[in-house]
Amino acid sequence: MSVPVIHTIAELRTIATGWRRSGATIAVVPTMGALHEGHLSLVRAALHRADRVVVTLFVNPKQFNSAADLAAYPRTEKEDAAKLASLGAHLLYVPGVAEMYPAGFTTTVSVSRIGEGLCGAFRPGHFDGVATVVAKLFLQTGADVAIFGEKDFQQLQLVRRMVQDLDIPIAILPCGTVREADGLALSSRNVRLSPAERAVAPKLASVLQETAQRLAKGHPLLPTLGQARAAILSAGYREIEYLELRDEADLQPMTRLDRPARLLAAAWLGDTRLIDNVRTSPA
Ligand SMILES: Nc1ncnc2c1ncn2[C@@H]1O[C@H](COP(=O)(O)OP(=O)(O)OP(=O)(O)O)[C@@H](O)[C@H]1O
Ligand SMILES: CC(C)(CO)[C@@H](O)C(=O)[O-]
Ligand code: BAL
Repeated sequence: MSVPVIHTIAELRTIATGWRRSGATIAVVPTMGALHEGHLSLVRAALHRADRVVVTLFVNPKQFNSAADLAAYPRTEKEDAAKLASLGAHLLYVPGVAEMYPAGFTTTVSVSRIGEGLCGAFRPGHFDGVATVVAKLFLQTGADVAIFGEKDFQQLQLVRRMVQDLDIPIAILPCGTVREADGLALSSRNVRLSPAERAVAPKLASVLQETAQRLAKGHPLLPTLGQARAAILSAGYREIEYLELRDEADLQPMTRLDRPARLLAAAWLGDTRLIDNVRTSPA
């Protein structure tokens, strides 16, 4: 079995319209390719939730704030298509940059507040790029449901806000973070880690998990976050961009754990930037 691969909005519309006329529901799984088990878990959830599943593969230049990061982004379309075919996905949509952003394109979708701190503070323009392309993918596919991973938690909440604010008729289905056996969150960028860095990498997840448990037991926020930072750095991470406790729903900063929250972090291991987050709430 193979999965049909299409490159244009016109082809996508023709196929999606046919599905809709036959009464089928449609799910979309937006990705930037280099598919791993995390992505595949989203596709499986999509197959459970809808009759037809479109996976999109677009390495979106508007969300990269570093040219080097964009150039180094892994591209494995053939392998991606084979993985999707084996799962039974119905369509792989791979638009080119000129299809998504033709000459004269000037519109930006910008979600304030939720997109401003955390990754938004360290990757200027990133979430405008994400919101703009995700809005386009929703409108192009006309999907009933879209699946997003909790690994990119700020992105998930930003997309939910955008859909609500713009009255886009699509349900957003979150999926839990898929991890390696040692706890490292699967990410396309993990392939950039050297063997020595790969050995250190799971420390970010284990410290987040331990810190979430300590906060839930009532340990004070600031000293506990200070200890977590020290543990991540002493394990071998080079720099911590942020390590913060945020309200789970609106991602606003918290000074103590008095409601459901997320502990979120971004840190550099050598030249690779990793993100992760865990849920926590008062005991
Ligand atoms: N480990 C994971 N578990 C669950 N979902 C994931 C995981 N990794 C990525 N996803 C989800 O897959 C979708 C596409 O993400 P993307 O293509 O950026 O993959 P990625 O592995 O996060 O790559 P990156 O290196 O850019 O972080 C997003 O909804 C993202 O949250
Ligand atoms: C949602 C997304 C596909 C938009 O380009 C991207 O940010 C990603 O892969 O998480
Ligand atoms: N996983 C979010 C996409 C990005 O890092 O640009």
